[in-house]
Amino acid sequence: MNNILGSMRKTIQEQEMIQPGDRIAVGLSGGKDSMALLHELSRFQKFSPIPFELEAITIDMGFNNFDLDAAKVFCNQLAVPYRIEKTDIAKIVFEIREEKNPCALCANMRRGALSKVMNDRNLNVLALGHHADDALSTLFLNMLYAGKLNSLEYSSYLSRTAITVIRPFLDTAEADIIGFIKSNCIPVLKSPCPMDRHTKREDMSQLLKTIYKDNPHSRKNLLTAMRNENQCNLFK
Ligand SMILES: Nc1ncnc2c1ncn2[C@@H]1O[C@H](COP(=O)(O)OP(=O)(O)OP(=O)(O)O)[C@@H](O)[C@H]1O
Repeated sequence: MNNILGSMRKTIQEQEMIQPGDRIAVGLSGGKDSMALLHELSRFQKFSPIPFELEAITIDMGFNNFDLDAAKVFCNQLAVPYRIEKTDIAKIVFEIREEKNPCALCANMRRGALSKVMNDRNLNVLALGHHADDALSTLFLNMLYAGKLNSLEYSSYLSRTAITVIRPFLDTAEADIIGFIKSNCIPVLKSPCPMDRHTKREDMSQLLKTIYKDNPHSRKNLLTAMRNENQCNLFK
């Protein structure tokens, strides 16, 4: 198992993701990736040469039976200020709008809620838990369903809200995050969303696993291809 703190730190430094005095919010879904990210950013904060503030925010989508107690205890143990924002997003998406493809609207409304809280708390950077395997499944999603060669960015500035989104785990493997969560007994909340594990992104992740089974080198080659700008020759 690789050290996820090391890979995260390397990514933050190489991509110059953090500037002195940044006030960073981790978008904490309660899932394994954002729980691991909060844990590791809080460790990194203690020795980072660049000083930054750290908080966590969960957008409570309004699903029944979503218990955030374990996330509260977790943030408390890390001494990270934690804010839960209650919303009616689930009701709007599933009951009022009865969306056939709810994920896009849901993600959009969640982003709006996150930027409102960040604004209230004067936070300027949003850290998300996406990892290298999310980047690969997003690439396939975009190629197969949107006809474009596009994936997640290390960092992007959203001028409308003046928020910079960063993804410090983008060079980290999902398997390493899973190993880290298990060996450190970090709690993971069960997603209350009815779409959980029934998304196109999940289909892409299963498709990729089948490809990796046939060709064990293919995951590494795909990641190399994504970084290989010099040899990107597409119908030129
Ligand atoms: N309800 C939420 N509140 C705050 N941030 C969220 C929420 N849901 C997702 N995020 C952020 O967006 C990222 C990507 O969302 P996605 O739905 O793919 O994550 P997830 O699979 O639910 O959970 P995780 O990535 O934490 O394992 C998460 O890693 C997290 O940083």
